[in-house]
Amino acid sequence: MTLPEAFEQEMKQLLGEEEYEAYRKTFDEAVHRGLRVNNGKISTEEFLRRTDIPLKKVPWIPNGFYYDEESCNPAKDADYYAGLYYLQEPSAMTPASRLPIEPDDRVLDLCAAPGGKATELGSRIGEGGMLLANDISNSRAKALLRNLEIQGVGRLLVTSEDPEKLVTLYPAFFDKILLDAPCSGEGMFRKESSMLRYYSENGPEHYVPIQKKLIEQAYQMLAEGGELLYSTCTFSVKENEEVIAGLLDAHPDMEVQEITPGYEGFAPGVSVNGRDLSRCVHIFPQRMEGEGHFVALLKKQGESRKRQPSRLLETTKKLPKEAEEFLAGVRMDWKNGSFALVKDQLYFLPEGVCAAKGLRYLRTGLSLGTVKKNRFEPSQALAAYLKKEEYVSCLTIPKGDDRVMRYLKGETLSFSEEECQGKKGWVLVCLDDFPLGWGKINNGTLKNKYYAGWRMV
Ligand SMILES: C[S@@+](CC[C@H](N)C(=O)[O-])C[C@H]1O[C@@H](n2cnc3c(N)ncnc32)[C@H](O)[C@@H]1O
Repeated sequence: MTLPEAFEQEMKQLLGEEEYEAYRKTFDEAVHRGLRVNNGKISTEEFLRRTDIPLKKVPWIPNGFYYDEESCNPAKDADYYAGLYYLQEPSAMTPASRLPIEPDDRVLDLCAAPGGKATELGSRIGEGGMLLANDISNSRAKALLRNLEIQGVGRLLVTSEDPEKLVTLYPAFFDKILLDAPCSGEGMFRKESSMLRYYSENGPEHYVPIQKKLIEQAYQMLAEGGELLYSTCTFSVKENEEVIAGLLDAHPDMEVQEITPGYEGFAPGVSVNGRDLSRCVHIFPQRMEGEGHFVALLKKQGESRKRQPSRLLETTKKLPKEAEEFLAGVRMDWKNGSFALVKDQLYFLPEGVCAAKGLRYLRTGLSLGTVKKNRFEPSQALAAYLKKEEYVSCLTIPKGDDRVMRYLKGETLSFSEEECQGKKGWVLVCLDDFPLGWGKINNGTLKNKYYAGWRMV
């Protein structure tokens, strides 16, 4: 593979001739495919006990594993549909894993689509916290939403906004921000050679002004005492250390933090204009088994204090009567939050999820379902969010039973009397202990309500 000359020159300068040769040799090796266990739904240990996918540990990511794409296809495994894991290139697991999250943190993922990092952040949002996942591209934000909902993230807002708008509504608001910036993608060259074509059109020079603007916007939204993690999947010093140095020059109240826990393969960032940036981390494929990333963690000085957006979305404590009966069967504390009805879509905003008024939302909280004339249809997102014991009526299909795949394909299924135990009406269909979606059971026949847009093809 021929690499762009300017890129080669910059890499030789960054690595030295000898290490550059080692980097170049990695193009003859297989790319690294990764799977990250969703600890929001299952512990890593329990997942390892139930899966038959051959896995090897990613040494610097507690819930990260390599798989061999020649011997298995994890995207076709029912556990994937149950949201038990996310498929992600191993070095891309690093940013979210190194952003520390406290139980009531308000977390922003500013450039979040398709959600590789947001899904991990979402799995760690505690009671009292919230995740706002944004992407400027509406089509990409839809993929982001789907991934977050499959993984069962509920304390959630999803927007598709220009960050400028978010800055006006959420100044100094977030305790933690992930800025996984758009970049020239040099770390993707091994994995996707098509990146080389984009690179020749839009190299580092194209991205630097965008990154500088985004990091300034992220700074404006970061609360005092808050932490900002900047990452890219590129090696360029211009797009990485120089962006960080620019932020530090403009804002003396920001300081670079150590990335913890460290890892022997992490390469320290280089100095820029005499500024030591060795706490930043480069991931290079010749040093560790990952495609390539850059990570910098920054902290804003000052005492943390919680602010409210000046205008909040209107919500109500009162449920539409059509939804009352169904939601009475859901074991959730509905008093600890409020409801938003957007057209016919009903959402639950748990206490602590602050939805500012005036944004282009794809989700305002946990989607509960559709309020129809005299009836209520629960959402797929609610099924994915719930734990099995949180709904009164469940039908369990064990892993390996052919009805699992048939359910995921949208087929009508039959269940024995013993399996049904007199159940009638709405049931939460579970793969062992893990909800997959809804169905309506009557006389042993399950009308499949698995969301058509998520079906297995
Ligand atoms: C590197 S990708 C993000 C990948 C994502 N964090 C993940 O882990 O799946 C960068 C994203 O930034 C978005 N983007 C580009 N310019 C943006 C802007 N000005 N504001 C917000 N998002 C932007 C792109 O649409 C793209 O989805």
